[in-house]
Amino acid sequence: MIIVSHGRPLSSPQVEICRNREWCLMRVLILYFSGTGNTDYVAKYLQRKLAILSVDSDLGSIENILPEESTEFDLLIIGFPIYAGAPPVFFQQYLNLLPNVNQKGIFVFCTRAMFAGHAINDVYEQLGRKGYIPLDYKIIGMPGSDGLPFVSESSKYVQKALNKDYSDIKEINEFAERIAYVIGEINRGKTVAAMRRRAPRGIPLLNTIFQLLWDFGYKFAEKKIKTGFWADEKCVQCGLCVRQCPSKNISLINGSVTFNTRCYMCMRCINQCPEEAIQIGKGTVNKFRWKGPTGYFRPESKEFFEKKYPEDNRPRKAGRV
Ligand SMILES: Cc1cc2nc3c(=O)[nH]c(=O)nc-3n(C[C@H](O)[C@H](O)[C@H](O)COP(=O)(O)O)c2cc1C
Repeated sequence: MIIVSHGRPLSSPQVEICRNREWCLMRVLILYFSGTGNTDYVAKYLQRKLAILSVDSDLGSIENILPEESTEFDLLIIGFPIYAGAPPVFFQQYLNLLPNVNQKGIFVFCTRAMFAGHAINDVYEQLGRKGYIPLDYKIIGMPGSDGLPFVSESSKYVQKALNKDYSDIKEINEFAERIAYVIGEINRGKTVAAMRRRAPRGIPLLNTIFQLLWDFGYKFAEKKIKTGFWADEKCVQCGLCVRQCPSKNISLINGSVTFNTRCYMCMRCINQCPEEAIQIGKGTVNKFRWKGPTGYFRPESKEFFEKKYPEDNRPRKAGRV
């Protein structure tokens, strides 16, 4: 395997070897967070598409990969869901913990329901300050994890989410092709800096007005959601929500599920509960639960990362500074 180290082009003999082979490899990491399965689906789809294009990659959630572990890779592909027109705060905090680098390439993607605001630019700027070079991005439309548990299964909104064809997503195919092309160019001798691609800012004033209105709406919703969780009588205390909560916000105390004040609002617990016992206020009772595009999203379990990191609880660091 040929490693292109930190974006430095290969030496001429190496380039020759590459020309004679179909492809040469950089160590690529797809690093993402997914609350309810959309971003997880996109990340895995992207990985499969890249593999078809001869780009091998590793894939991991920020819940399992320590920020400093990213230094083992030559190129990062970062993915996150949009919360309130922005990258989730805990995701931004995680990005802040990534070590500084010298001109390492990053691709960025996000999944959103309607409005992604300045999220891509924000991540570009944040990582640009750490020495990363933005190479390209993609915004991918997906069902809204914030709205789905509040509507009934028969609603148009849910039916649209259930009947969408997730097997062939044009935006991800294009993104994979672009990533493969850029890696090919770097392998052929271009510098990472030469492949930089900026994200358009849109119409700044319109975006800002929209973002202000959006923020206002979300401030209201945030309070309702964060303080609204409870488990109804269907709860069998299986503890799945406790194990899967990325912010360790849920505990089982004296046989009853208790929600603390550290909620990330990722909506994982309410959608994953096998008994559909978790509610937000009364608005989610007998309503739909979303398990991602495959219908069986399960984030990697605590057992998985305890096996991976037996000596300590390092993954718990993800998202909390
Ligand atoms: C708290 C919260 C806020 C959200 N805010 C937005 C938003 O501002 N704009 C948008 O288009 N989608 C928004 N969404 C929808 C998600 O971005 C979208 O469904 C995403 O694909 C979820 O990804 P996941 O399943 O990987 O968590 C929000 C979802 C949540 C849970």
